[in-house]
Amino acid sequence: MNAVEFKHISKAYSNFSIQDLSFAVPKGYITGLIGPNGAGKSTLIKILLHLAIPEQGRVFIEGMEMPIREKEIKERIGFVSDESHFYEHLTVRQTGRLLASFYRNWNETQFQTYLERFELPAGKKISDLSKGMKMKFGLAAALSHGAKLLVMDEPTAGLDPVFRRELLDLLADLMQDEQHTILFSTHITTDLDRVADYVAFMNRGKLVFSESKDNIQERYAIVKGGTELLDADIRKQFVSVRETSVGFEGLVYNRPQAEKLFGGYAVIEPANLEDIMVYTVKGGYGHGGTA
Ligand SMILES: Nc1ncnc2c1ncn2[C@@H]1O[C@H](COP(=O)(O)OP(=O)(O)OP(=O)(O)O)[C@@H](O)[C@H]1O
Repeated sequence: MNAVEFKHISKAYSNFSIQDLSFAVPKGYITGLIGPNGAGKSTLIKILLHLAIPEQGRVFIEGMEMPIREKEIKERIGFVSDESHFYEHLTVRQTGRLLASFYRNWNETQFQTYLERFELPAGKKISDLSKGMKMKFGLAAALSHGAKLLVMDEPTAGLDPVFRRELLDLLADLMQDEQHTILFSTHITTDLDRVADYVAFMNRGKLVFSESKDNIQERYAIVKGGTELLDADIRKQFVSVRETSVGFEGLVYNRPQAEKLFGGYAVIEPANLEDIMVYTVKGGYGHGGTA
């Protein structure tokens, strides 16, 4: 079953558009949504939350269509970002009370435990929290109203490395019960190398791929060799390639084929998500491995 399904979504701004985008977020896993600045990640998340309205397409959350069953859906979603979507003039404690009246499944004990764990001062106003603290507060709130789907927009961007690591561990812990689903947008791809099960990659409003991290790692590779190997046919194998005076380094999207082609003449290494993102963006979207 899928936690989220985007079906044929189109949305246009004056200088940007998403056209006929479809993809699913599988239930019980962490899916990372990656892409460079301006790729459309936040727009897609806003569409999911019905904060932006697509011109076309439908969004389903656990089989329920948004916004037809918005109230029910919002009980199950926790949205976490470093931009506060709470009332700035209220304190942490007051916001907790407000949320308790709003959500049917609010768990006050759990909320207090998270405030303590994240060192969030109950008497502090939301406006006086740092970006990282706002993110932690959003997470505490989401986890205290029993959200099964956590939607996180750049959650690690404003965090120090210690809490960033702690957050990733916490997310990995949450996944143990197989009840939670996390959709996590970021351009810090190393975080996803650690925790993601699936990765969806957006570039210029298009979906480059959406698949399991294991598949991605099997499919892509970095190839390094001498420039004499690079003829026009060979170049077609690459998503993009960088040449220096001594050789080349490029990303291929069909590792088994590259292994056959280059044999022992080139070095073939695993590609991480950052390599995949950087080479794809540099090469322009649209290589043979696209979705
Ligand atoms: N409300 C809006 N009106 C007009 N253009 C918008 C609006 N929201 C987003 N855009 C444009 O849509 C494009 C995609 O923006 P979006 O914030 O979705 O990208 P992103 O992948 O989340 O990028 P980043 O990593 O920088 O946050 C950008 O060119 C942005 O300027």
